[in-house]
Amino acid sequence: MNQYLILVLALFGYVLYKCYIYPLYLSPLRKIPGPPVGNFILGHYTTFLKNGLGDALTHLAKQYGGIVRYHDLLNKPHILIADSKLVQKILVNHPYDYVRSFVNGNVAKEMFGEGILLANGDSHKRQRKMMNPSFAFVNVKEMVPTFVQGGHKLKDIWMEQIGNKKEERITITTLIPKITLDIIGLVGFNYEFNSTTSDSELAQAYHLILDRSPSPLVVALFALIPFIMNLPIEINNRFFNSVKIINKISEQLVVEQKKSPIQGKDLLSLLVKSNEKLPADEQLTHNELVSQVMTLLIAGHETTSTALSWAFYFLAKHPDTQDRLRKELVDVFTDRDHVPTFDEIDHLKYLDCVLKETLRVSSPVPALIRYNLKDETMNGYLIPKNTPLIISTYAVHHDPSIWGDDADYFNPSRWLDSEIKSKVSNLNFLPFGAGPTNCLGMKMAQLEFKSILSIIIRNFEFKLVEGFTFENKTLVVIRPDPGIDLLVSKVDY
Ligand code: HEM
Repeated sequence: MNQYLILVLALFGYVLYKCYIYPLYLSPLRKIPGPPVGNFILGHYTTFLKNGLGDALTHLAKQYGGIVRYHDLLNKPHILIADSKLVQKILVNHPYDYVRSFVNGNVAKEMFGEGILLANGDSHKRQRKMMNPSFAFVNVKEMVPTFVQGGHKLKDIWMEQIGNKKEERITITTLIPKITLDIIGLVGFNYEFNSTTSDSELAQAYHLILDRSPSPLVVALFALIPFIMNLPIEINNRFFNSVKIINKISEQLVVEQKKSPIQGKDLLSLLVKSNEKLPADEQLTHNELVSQVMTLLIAGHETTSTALSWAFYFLAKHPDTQDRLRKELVDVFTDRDHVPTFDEIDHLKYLDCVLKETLRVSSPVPALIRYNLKDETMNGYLIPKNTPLIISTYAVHHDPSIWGDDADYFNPSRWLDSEIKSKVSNLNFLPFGAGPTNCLGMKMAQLEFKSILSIIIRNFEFKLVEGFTFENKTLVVIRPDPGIDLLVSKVDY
């Protein structure tokens, strides 16, 4: 037989075995409940593309329970976890038995390098122990004036945009990410992005990275065939050039901090200075410090701006809720240019409910990906080592057994309900993850969100634009695509 034919047949046999025979007839994972076989090539991926990752995972959990098997590209079995006990086991009790992963590990490696987001085991423990104090509440409280300044900047620009008109249609998702980028620049590295006026070199490079592939399918293809990343094509060249620029600037920032005799209040300065005081074996290496710049930039910017955008959208959709929040704010922020303090923001109860409900209904990070380091049993099912485990925070947040029959609806008042309060724990409300790998910037994100939202809702009223629609696009965070347009008018009292 022609040797090429043998080669083609062998390849076909291998693909048939990997994509069909093994996952569907031999893998122990096939015993776990899940949907019937999907597309031969795309598995159930088409559903994720159509419905968005969060909703698709929630639908599966509602149909099949807290542990569900589904098939990703080329029918690779993935396990969806939406059971609080399993969440506890993976994230809290045995976090270092599971390796953290991202949809595209190679892209993540280029971006986060040796930073904490990709660290595992002892390296993660060391980095976390070293970084924790810099994110302490006393330091985060000092950032409030910068958050408030960002809120007022957004207010002033929208005021000017509306001018004397009764209302203006504004794409709110254009400016919010710029404001949060400016904020993380200042509180993170004492770096002026000034992105509402002109893009700095770092801002341009950063945008090129984030916008490198708006299509989740392209991201998945890159993940499936890592070799594509080595091809000298436009999308790759732009990506690598941007990473190079960011690394160069990150390096400069770290070197400047190391040379500086004074301790600044920004996170990088706190990290560099406290690092110097530690014994050598507890310190972050130079490369780890440099990688934290990009890590904090990405972890701290996209997530917060997306959460804020969703909050404005939900409040526009629910005018009564918006009025109730504004009433709470006007009582404290008596004039339009009021500069709120930490204590004032911290005491606003309904604002806190709106924050929590936004993060519950539209959890910016809808799923956390882990791989188990050893074979194990979960809820009676054998899970061979190296199985992709998709912990869906989104599905847990929409579970009617915890949140009631209106789990899918935005209702901040539920957070005042004592029955709900008694059911909620860090295992079923996990927008910031849980356990030792949970979000380092949680307090910071909460305060930033509250500072900006409170200033803006005090000063503007938001309404939906009739007929305007958008889709939920998930790369790491759930982004509204192409953005959110709202009708915005000034509050004249
Ligand atoms: C609403 C805003 C935010 C959300 C929803 C969010 C969510 C998360 C989640 C879910 C994780 C855990 C990932 C995992 O376990 O795999 C995480 C980790 C992390 N986040 Fe955030 N985050 C937000 C804002 C921020 C901010 C403002 C910063 C800091 C500037 C930040 C820095 C980090 C870091 C450094 C980690 C890694 C922690 C570790 O590995 O120990 N995040 N975040």
